[in-house]
Amino acid sequence: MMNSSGAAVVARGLTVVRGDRTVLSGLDFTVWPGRITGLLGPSGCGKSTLMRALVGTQARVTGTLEVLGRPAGDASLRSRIGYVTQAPSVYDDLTVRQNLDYFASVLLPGRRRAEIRRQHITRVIEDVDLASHADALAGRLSGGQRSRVSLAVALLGTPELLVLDEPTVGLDPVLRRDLWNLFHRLADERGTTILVSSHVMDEAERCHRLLLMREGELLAEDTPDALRARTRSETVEQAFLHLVDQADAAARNSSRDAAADPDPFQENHR
Ligand SMILES: Nc1ncnc2c1ncn2[C@@H]1O[C@H](COP(=O)(O)OP(=O)(O)OP(=O)(O)O)[C@@H](O)[C@H]1O
Repeated sequence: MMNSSGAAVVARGLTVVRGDRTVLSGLDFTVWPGRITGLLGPSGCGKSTLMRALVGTQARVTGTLEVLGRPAGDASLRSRIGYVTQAPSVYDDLTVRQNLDYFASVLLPGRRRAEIRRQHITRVIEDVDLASHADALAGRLSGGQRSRVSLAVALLGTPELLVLDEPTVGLDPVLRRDLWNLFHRLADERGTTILVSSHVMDEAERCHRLLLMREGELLAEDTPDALRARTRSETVEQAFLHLVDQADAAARNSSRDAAADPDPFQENHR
């Protein structure tokens, strides 16, 4: 079930305060179903905070945030969203298969569903290409392998929306390519909506759509092609830098205008 406009996620005026700082300020954006949307921006710009708001784990969220036709955080969304954080959430003292078995029995409890659980586990192990490590202890895996176990856990429930926080950090180029191929297969063949964050701009080129962020604000929302064309850039990285310069120049101009045009009310009372 989507929003009445057909969107998977709609944000209007999305604002988040953490501690004494506003880390997301008034974001408006849309995520379209069955597409891969890249959330790109430098470290600390608010990507994880946006994802946490979307999956309903972030406090002090204001504005409108609708996910799969429901308000973000609604209990009915829990089984429909797969969320992979930056820190792999796996039990080190269990094997890959035992980890998946444990999470599958939480999602699909009951002895009668043992066969369905087994099928789902086999599917996700193949999805993330860990068949040869299925019986290895998670604690003995490399960082990249552990994060793929986390991804496999998120895929167990065949989620409609997959929210992935920097899933390719620390992976070698071959694994990165394989993971991006998997994301495209999930979107193309299963219609999964994917929101994936990264601060590596070359990954932007692999997304259908992009949300470019900087310091808690949205610089642009578009396809990679449209962004390159609009900024006359060859790469999304150059387009991003162009948009940053443009935003800085606009901010300088508005502060210069404000200095040249003092508040008339203040003037009258001097
Ligand atoms: N608990 C907190 N209290 C106050 N500020 C916080 C808290 N957690 C994060 N922040 C700030 O919120 C901002 C956004 O952080 P967030 O983790 O969302 O950024 P990010 O873009 O995901 O960064 P990275 O790419 O490094 O993961 C940062 O400036 C961070 O310092």
